[in-house]
Amino acid sequence: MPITQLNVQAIRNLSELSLTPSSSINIIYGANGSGKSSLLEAIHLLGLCRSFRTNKLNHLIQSGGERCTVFAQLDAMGSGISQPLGVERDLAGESRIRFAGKNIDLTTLAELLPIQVINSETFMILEGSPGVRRQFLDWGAFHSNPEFIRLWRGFRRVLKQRNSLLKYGKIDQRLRAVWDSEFIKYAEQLNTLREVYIEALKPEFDLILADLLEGVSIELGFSPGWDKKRGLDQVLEENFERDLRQGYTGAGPQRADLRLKVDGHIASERLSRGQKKVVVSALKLAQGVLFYKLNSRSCIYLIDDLPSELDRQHSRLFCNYLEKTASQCFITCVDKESLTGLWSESTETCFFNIQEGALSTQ
Ligand SMILES: Nc1ncnc2c1ncn2[C@@H]1O[C@H](COP(=O)(O)OP(=O)(O)OP(=O)(O)O)[C@@H](O)[C@H]1O
Repeated sequence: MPITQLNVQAIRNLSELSLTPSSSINIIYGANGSGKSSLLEAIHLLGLCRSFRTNKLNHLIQSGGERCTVFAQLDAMGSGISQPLGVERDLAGESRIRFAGKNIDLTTLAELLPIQVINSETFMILEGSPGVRRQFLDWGAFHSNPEFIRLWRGFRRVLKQRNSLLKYGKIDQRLRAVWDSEFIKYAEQLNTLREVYIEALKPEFDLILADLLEGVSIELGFSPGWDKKRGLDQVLEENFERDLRQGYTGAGPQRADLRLKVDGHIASERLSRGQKKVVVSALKLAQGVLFYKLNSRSCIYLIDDLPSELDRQHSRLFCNYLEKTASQCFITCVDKESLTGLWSESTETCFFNIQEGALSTQ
């Protein structure tokens, strides 16, 4: 699924940049502050129309500018035919996404260009709130079953409606029965897709982790967001008075979470920083491998500063797995040498040097 040509305009310190990447490994190297992460931000904007670092997208627009644009030629289905994809964002908050001459929405964009990010924020899968882990889980469920987005949207709509009735206390028996039955219908179907995805992900994760982290075994568990021993109808019934007091629904898929444990202990409290990096990287790699198996196409990896916190041996293993995902990868580092000699000879590897926001030609 490679980007065959990339043009970036007015993103952070990148005024105008154009590159022809390799379909596999692209290493972006340069000094601190040269613009390496900005290039990854540009590709992230292209695939998701948002930043991976900030909720305020205007920070991406170059100071003094009105808009930023990323334009690519994309061989979306790996057919050998590239089509144009462009994303533009202006200071007023307006976005425009066009693919093959037509405006497209965010869901179509996400399907076209599945992006995986590994950066310092990825630690949040272990250390952050359940919302971060749900996002990780739902990336996989979204890309593994076309029904997921319909169920997710349906569920969000019903949850919003139920919560607003709870908040204003306007919920008579008949109305409550209607919304609860809709809530349960969507919740159970959504939960099934998440469970199916996690079950498929586990063996991939176990395999990668066994290689990357010898002697440490991680148990990956899934909690649906309510006590499955009782039916969701019973849980909603028993929680109703509390939900009414709080003004929102306390149990359901909106509370789902992943549990990562080492010898029965919460992984984030047990592992060293380096081990955590390996574990979150293994989770992200497992998603890429599974994506490839399920869809017969690969995703794009954006990896910000790979060598930090990984020793040479772990970096080598990590790179071997990246090769197995058959993905197009954009990887940043400060020293070119730190990512040289880690790839198999058959892998096409391109190096790009960024200096002060421009590609160096030397
Ligand atoms: N909106 C903006 N307009 C112009 N320049 C910006 C904007 N936002 C950030 N910058 C600058 O862009 C430069 C490049 O930042 P970037 O994060 O891409 O660097 P980097 O090469 O990844 O550095 P490091 O190795 O330190 O992570 C920085 O000097 C930053 O201050």
